Amino acid sequence: MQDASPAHKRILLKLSGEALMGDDAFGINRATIVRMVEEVAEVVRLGVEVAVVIGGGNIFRGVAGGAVGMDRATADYMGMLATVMNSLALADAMNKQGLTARVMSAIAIDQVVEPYVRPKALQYLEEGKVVVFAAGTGNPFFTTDTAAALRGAEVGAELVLKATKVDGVYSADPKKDPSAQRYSSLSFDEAISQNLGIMDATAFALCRDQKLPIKVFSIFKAGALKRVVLGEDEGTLVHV
Ligand SMILES: Nc1ncnc2c1ncn2[C@@H]1O[C@H](COP(=O)(O)OP(=O)(O)OP(=O)(O)O)[C@@H](O)[C@H]1O
Ligand SMILES: O=c1ccn([C@@H]2O[C@H](COP(=O)(O)O)[C@@H](O)[C@H]2O)c(=O)[nH]1
Repeated sequence: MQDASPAHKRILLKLSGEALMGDDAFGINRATIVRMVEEVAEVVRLGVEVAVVIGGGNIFRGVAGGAVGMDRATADYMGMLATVMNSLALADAMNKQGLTARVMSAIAIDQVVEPYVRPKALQYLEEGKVVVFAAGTGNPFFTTDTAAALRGAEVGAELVLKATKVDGVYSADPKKDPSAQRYSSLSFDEAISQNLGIMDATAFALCRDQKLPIKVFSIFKAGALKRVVLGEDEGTLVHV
């Protein structure tokens, strides 16, 4: 039997930083990052061009407890640096697994990673390299979900895949409201007007304006990423 073919040529994968902790209380769990990379490698082998944005919630968030009393912009820069650490760990794990990964940072740390230059990122993607976009948008007061929407639009991704701790978008946060119902699909306007906290409104609005659909699915479900890439019924589609 012939292998199924991917439904998308180029994707932007947003990986949850918080999920990187696995069962640990903080930081990067080795087995978890290796498993995530195995899933990514499967879709790269299908011939899909993969750009990645990873969050920083396993280390630091500008709006979290550790930042109480701090200047917000300073705390946000710390959060962006946390995403650089995750990006380096992710690219390292990818390279060990036989992929070729490049990290590009939205803030200048030239001794550590190369800066984000759009034409270079496009070249890497065309060459089949995985590009990991670090440091979010490079601006405080934003999130890596917005960075995923932004970079996804910039590199011409056909879909933003939000791989997170829940298996889709619910009518309310399923971790707080057990009666919440999962949507198989919903529009950007519905997600924004109902203030659904799975992603911030800036990310939803940018994707809506650029007509860039989002799939939300569980990072913990084995094979879910490949199923999404193959266009199978998995997670929640947010569309125009
Ligand atoms: N309507 C909703 N549907 C689904 N999940 C929701 C909803 N509202 C809030 N959530 C919560 O949003 C969380 C995912 O978003 P969040 O941005 O916190 O995580 P992430 O993107 O996975 O992590 P990170 O910021 O570290 O990358 C889920 O774990 C879920 O508890
Ligand atoms: O464009 C951005 C992206 C991120 N930040 C800061 O980083 C942390 C971690 O990102 P998450 O999306 O929450 O995982 C975030 O809380 C912000 O403090 C940013 O300032 N700008």
